[in-house]
Amino acid sequence: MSQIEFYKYQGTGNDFVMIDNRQQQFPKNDTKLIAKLCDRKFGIGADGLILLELSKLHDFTMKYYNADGNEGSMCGNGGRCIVAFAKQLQVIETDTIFDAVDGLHEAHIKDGIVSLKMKDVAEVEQFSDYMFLDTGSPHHIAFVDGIQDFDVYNTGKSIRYGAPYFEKGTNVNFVEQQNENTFKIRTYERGVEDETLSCGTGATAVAIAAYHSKKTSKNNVFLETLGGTLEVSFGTDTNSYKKVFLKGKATMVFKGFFEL
Ligand SMILES: N[C@H](CCC[C@H](N)C(=O)O)C(=O)O
Repeated sequence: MSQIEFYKYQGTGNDFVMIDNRQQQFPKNDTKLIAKLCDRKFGIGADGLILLELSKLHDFTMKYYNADGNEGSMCGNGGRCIVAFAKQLQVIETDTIFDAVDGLHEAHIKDGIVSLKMKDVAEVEQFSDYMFLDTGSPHHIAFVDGIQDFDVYNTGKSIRYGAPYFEKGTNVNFVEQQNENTFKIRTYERGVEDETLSCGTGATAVAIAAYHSKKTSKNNVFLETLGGTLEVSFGTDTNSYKKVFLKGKATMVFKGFFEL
């Protein structure tokens, strides 16, 4: 038996088990173990598990697994949390460039607030009743009325498994505009298969979708999630969205050990 040290982090209530895996001691192909560690009754409890690993060219590599134990696409809140974790481990100071599943990310951390550069977005699909774009993870976006009482779980789940996504799935965001550049957002997350308190790539997608569909003319947008507020800013000088930044608090909650 060996003991593995973990940290628990949260970013606007999207919570993660975080492990320093620079020595490659964690059995990352063990899907069942990852799912169990993320289980809220039989494990530590989290929306996902993140490994900090060595990178040949950059400060570190982020490996992200959804709560179901499978490797996920990019996680924006997890990306913000791993920057805070890397600072705590003294892998970085205030500025970093790291590798993730969707490419390189730059980030800056100050007073527990992380600003994370997201990948460029070249394509935003606009349909009559929804929008779709990829900000590192796929996002379906629907603007709704009365978001507080909206059935995010059941509606989100049927969209996630329905056409045109089917097995591969998508994350599903429901959005209601509050004022010129503030939007309330609730997200059903693929891989967690439930509503989470916040989704960083989802917040990023909603900000760009709102601008793209002319619901706002501002290129800095505030997203009110169930777990707190995120800010997204982006450049708007071409058809694609570049210099996209996701900003918000990332916090360590506790530290512990589990037995392998
Ligand atoms: N919570 C994450 C999204 C994870 C994406 C995952 N649910 C997937 O589609 O693989 C975020 O903050 O961006």
